[in-house]
Amino acid sequence: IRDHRRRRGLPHPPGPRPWPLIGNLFDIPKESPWLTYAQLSKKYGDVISFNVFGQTIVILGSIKVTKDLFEKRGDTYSDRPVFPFIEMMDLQWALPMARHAEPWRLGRKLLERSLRPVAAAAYRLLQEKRAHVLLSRLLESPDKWVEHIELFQGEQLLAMTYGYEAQGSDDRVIDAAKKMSDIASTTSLPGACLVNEFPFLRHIPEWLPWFSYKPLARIGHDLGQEVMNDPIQFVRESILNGTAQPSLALENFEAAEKLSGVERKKQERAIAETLGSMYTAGSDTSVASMMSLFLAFLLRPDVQRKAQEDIDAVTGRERLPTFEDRPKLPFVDAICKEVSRWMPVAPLHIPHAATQDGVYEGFFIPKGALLIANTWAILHDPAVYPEPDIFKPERFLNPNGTLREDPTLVSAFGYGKRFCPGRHFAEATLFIVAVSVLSVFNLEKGGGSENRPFDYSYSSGLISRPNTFPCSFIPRDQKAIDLLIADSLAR
Ligand code: HEM
Repeated sequence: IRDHRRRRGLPHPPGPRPWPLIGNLFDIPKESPWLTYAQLSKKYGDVISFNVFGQTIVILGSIKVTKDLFEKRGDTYSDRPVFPFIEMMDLQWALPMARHAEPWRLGRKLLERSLRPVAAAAYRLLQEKRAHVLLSRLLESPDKWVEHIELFQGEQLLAMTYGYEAQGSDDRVIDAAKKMSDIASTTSLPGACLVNEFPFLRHIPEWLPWFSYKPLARIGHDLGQEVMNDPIQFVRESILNGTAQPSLALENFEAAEKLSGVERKKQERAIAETLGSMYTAGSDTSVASMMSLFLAFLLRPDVQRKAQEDIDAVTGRERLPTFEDRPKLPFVDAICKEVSRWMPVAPLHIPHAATQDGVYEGFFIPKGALLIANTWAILHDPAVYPEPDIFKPERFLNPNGTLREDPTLVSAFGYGKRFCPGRHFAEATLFIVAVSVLSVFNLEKGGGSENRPFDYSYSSGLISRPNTFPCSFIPRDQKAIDLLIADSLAR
């Protein structure tokens, strides 16, 4: 009755009929939910809703609706839901999970300032160097290509964030951050973790190990503290020793020195928490996009060849490519854009939450509702992107070969006030990896799959990445190897 009064007779957005008590529990798919939501949007419209044990979940299926709600009504729809499991791990300090409140605002401001295009450009040299090291590792042990790109991304993030030189794949900080990200990513979508639907499960004691979430939450909590505190401690010590390298941490600590008392303490806390989120936010996402890039090269060898021709024309095969070549390589940039569209890394972004009751196009959206844009469906709308399942970089080129800006594509990086602050860094990463790898290697279907139909599939967490597929990195010729050796000797 209370719900009916609040709604003033207005209906919730349409959707599958709920069961008593459990609501739409069984309508929330675990595997590739974006595909099911896209089907349901065709039936019910661009705004649909589910109810699971009284929790309203609203799915947005068009760019117009995301603009109306996340941009025009950003004050109401920029919060994050409280996931009981994330609370149990005490991970709300991480920026992507943080509520729409003061600590988030401080951290957001800090990151936007540090990662704006002109500031992020200071880290281009570091990205180039790391990409060239990646090439040497691919040459040495091509079978470990997934490990290599994970390490590449972890190393460059930690170097940019803290000036920290990771010690290979066994590095303690990388290991802790990776484990923490895995736990957070696999437990943060509706239906992914029972304790989120049944918060009372958080109270089940530990002596019921099969049912208790406490041991896993404690592991997540400890990993989170390690990820936040250890690298910051490293920076503080290196500032004292005079060995601190340029980094986001150094730059922000220096700026905080101008503050005093409580303000300075608050800012230093924001630095630790915000930078502690960088690995979680920036690692799996970029690794997933690099894996999709390589997958696309296997599926479209002609795209690979054309990009190589362009790169060779710019470098004359006398050197490895750099960021300075970027304006002359629009086709490679178009490939990177198509990767973001074709298989968006976060097909359902990170859910936003409503901070107050609202009405949209005659439908009632209650305070506390989860709002999820179906980014995958938006970027696979055949009216905007004909033959959306086919990888076609040409769609991002103008007839004269220049790059075509596409206002819809930015949804691959989220919406409104929660839009990804790492977008420019992420795009630069994908570009430098694409040009570096193609200048030295041909990518071919590996593992005996050369003459068989090539099957691939994607994982279903908050971050969706290709399940590992066989990919061979074959040096293009002796000249490519010589270039790489010359580069590593010069390093
Ligand atoms: C291909 C790579 C990446 C993709 C596709 C991506 C995409 C996204 C998406 C979809 C969101 C959620 C936006 C929303 O809720 O509306 C997000 C948030 C975020 N991203 Fe990225 N991201 C990438 C790389 C990065 C990198 C490299 C960094 C850091 C250097 C980063 C930092 C963040 C942060 C801190 C947030 C949380 C923002 C907030 O809640 O206010 N991301 N990203």
